[in-house]
Amino acid sequence: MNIGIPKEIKNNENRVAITPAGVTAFIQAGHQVFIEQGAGEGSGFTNEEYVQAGASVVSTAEDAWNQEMVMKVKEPLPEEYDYFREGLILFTYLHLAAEPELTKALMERKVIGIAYETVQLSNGSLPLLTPMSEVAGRMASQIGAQFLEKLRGGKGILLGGIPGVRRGRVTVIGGGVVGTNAAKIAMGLGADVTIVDLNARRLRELDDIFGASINTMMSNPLTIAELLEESDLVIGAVLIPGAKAPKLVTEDMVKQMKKGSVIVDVAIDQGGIFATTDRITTHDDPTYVKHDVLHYAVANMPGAVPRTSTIGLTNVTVPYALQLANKGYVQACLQNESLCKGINTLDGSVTFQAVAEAHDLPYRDVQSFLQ
Ligand SMILES: NC(=O)C1=CN([C@@H]2O[C@H](COP(=O)(O)OP(=O)(O)OC[C@H]3O[C@@H](n4cnc5c(N)ncnc54)[C@H](O)[C@@H]3O)[C@@H](O)[C@H]2O)C=CC1
Ligand SMILES: CC(=O)C(=O)O
Repeated sequence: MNIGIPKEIKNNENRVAITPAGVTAFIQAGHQVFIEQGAGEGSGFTNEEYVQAGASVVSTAEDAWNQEMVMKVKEPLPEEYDYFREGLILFTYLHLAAEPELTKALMERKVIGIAYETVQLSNGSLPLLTPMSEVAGRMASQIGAQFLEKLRGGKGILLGGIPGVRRGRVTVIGGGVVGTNAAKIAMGLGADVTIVDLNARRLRELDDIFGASINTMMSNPLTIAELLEESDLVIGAVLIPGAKAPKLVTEDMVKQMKKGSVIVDVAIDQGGIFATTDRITTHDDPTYVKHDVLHYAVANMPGAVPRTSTIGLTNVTVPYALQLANKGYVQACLQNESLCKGINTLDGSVTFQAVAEAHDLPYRDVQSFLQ
């Protein structure tokens, strides 16, 4: 199969969908890789390294998009929709529940849209989301700590405090991969950390992992409102796989937060969990202030640490992409139920229920196409 790798065009998105090591794996399996020139630069991989690994470096995005399967990192932007065509296999993050226009474009052009974030193992985990959630979770606390500094617009709190001065308070809403990693770093900085989750079993696991170093609370509106009033930094880390994020924090709750507090809504890629994170920000201009609270809502946080993120991402995506290339998407998905769950659009239909519900579109079971 011919695989195309376009350069990412989202603001400050420096990741790339393949490393030279990944290219070698495809070449050894008898495939060809066409990578847009400069696509790896932001992650520290040169055109020469890709050529040495066996890839062909192509000069335009169109040449990369013109292949049978396109691997990307971020969801395509409107200027990329013109490359869509019937039968194209697109393997990337899609976040369609928060992307009505992209959903429509994939349906209209009958693209086989396979979303990294909905590939799901039988234990419910999301293997192609996990490494980026690890990155974004760790970054969320670092970023929150920075924006709490007075010069960055925050209330002037050092998260770890000092002897004789109270530590900063961090509330993490959602105790999955992002939440756990955010808590680890916040705890390491010396903050007073509370994780809120709806799943009692997950709260027990977190208690086993962190012991008395953190607090765990069951998620409900009253608890969230009480915690927010006292929090310096609040991190949004909830996910219902494939679905639009639930708005768990109301505008009134944000109004009760103290001036200069910071919100980092990592779940913004699925629409965000704060009523006040009604827009996505970029690495160039990452924050805005609403009700005197700083909001950070960047949907491609790992793009800021591209070397770590590209290697972490491709470690997990390439084995699945190889299955698609070796067997074709029909056989690969019939033989691998986890991969099958990644198919969000096929032959003009939405084949992921939560995406269909988010946009009030008809849903078709993917199996009805494959068998
Ligand atoms: N902005 C960015 O650059 C990035 C964003 N993300 C996003 O971060 C979000 C979280 O991802 P993960 O941690 O990997 O998901 P996860 O599935 O590991 O964790 C989600 C957690 O939310 C909990 N949850 C569900 N409903 C809840 C509720 N009502 N109250 C409290 N907790 C609730 C679940 O029990 C689960 O523990 C996703 O939207 C993901 O796409 C991930 C990486 C990068
Ligand atoms: C998960 C995601 O959207 C990202 O890593 O950018």
